[in-house]
Amino acid sequence: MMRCISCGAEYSDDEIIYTCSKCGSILEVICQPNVSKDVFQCRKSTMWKYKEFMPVDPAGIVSLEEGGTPFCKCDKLGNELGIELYVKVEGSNPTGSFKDRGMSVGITKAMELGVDTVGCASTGNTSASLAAYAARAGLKCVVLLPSGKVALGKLAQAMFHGAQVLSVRGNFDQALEAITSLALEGHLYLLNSINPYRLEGQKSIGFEIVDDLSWKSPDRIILPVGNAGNISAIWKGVTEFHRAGFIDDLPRMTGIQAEGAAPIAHAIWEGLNDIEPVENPETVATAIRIGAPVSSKKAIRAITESDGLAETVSDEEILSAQKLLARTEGIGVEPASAASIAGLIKLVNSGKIDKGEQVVCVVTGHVLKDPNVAINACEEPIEIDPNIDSLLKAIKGD
Ligand SMILES: Cc1ncc(COP(=O)(O)O)c(C=O)c1O
Ligand SMILES: N[C@@H](CCOP(=O)(O)O)C(=O)O
Repeated sequence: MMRCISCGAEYSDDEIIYTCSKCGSILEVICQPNVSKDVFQCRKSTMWKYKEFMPVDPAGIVSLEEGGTPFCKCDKLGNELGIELYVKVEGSNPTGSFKDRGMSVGITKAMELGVDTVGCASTGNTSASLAAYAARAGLKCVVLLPSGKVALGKLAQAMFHGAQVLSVRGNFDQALEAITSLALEGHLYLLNSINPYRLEGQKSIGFEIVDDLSWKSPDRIILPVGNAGNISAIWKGVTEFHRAGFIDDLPRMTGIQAEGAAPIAHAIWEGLNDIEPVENPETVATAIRIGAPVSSKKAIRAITESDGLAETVSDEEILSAQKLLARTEGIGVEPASAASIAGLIKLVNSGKIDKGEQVVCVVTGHVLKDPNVAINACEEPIEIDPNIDSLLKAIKGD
């Protein structure tokens, strides 16, 4: 069953509906099975380990074995900041971002509903993931991308997996509005995160974090926020496990936005229940270049209910955190993902995060998603002749 998060109106699982037909607000899937956590033992480490909590028939799942991503303790960075730091590496998913978790459930639901075409608007990762999962399921896929603002790796993936890629003269928010109208007319099944089934897959990040910590909640989970689905999904995941009695405490949800695209951070700072959209969002972290996040209400609720925080970071802080994580801990992430590390550093330095806290930063996408940013951040390779003199001269720097 789906339920409106504002007026509580209920909708059946076989309806194709994205927002409440009574009040226009967004929907969530209700899913609270009565199982013991012992059932998860000895299962393969993918997100389907928690299949009882997924609102689709496990017999028909469309999967590329998403989830079960690395959970790296980062002592060098953690000690420097005076905290216990773990990084959840979502770039290790099949197409290199957390979206795969959502798409596995979303495409499985599409198959259950019997649709033949799926679609999305995307800043890149959603399209890469949808294209791959649609290919696996044999569905037609249409993706709308903001022209000139999608990182090369993501564009290559969407095209290579065979989606119909349309380049929109406009930003992500405008592209999403356009494809939503098409979906509402029944031309395709929309698989952006306004579709509540997408978030059911992504909530497994929350499941894995507490499982990784031997059934304990960390003090805090920090992640980048764009369209705001992921922070809402992770909060849904940890609260479901809390309600099931699997964990005693809940984490403080902490969302980080880029300075030029930060409607949720501003709403939190001003104590509002919803956002004032940003007309022309801008940031080097193109994945979170979003001015009107569709899940803003859920995200604000997650941050306030959990006594969490919102913070903004500049493009300079994002790029410097991206390099720091790559060079101190060996974890390569795309710029948007580094916003969580940049935000962590800013919040520790301003005293808003206490020394000694146990913090999990979710890094959402792989460094190779945006090769141009990575290459531009480095010196060009030195060209040498293939002999030892030339080699020695180069490595000794004379
Ligand atoms: C790499 C990456 N990080 C973070 C985000 C933000 O996630 P959300 O839109 O769920 O807030 C996105 C996409 O939105 C993304 O592609
Ligand atoms: N960063 C996202 C933006 C769309 O988010 P979604 O979660 O609503 O699909 C992307 O990769 O396109």
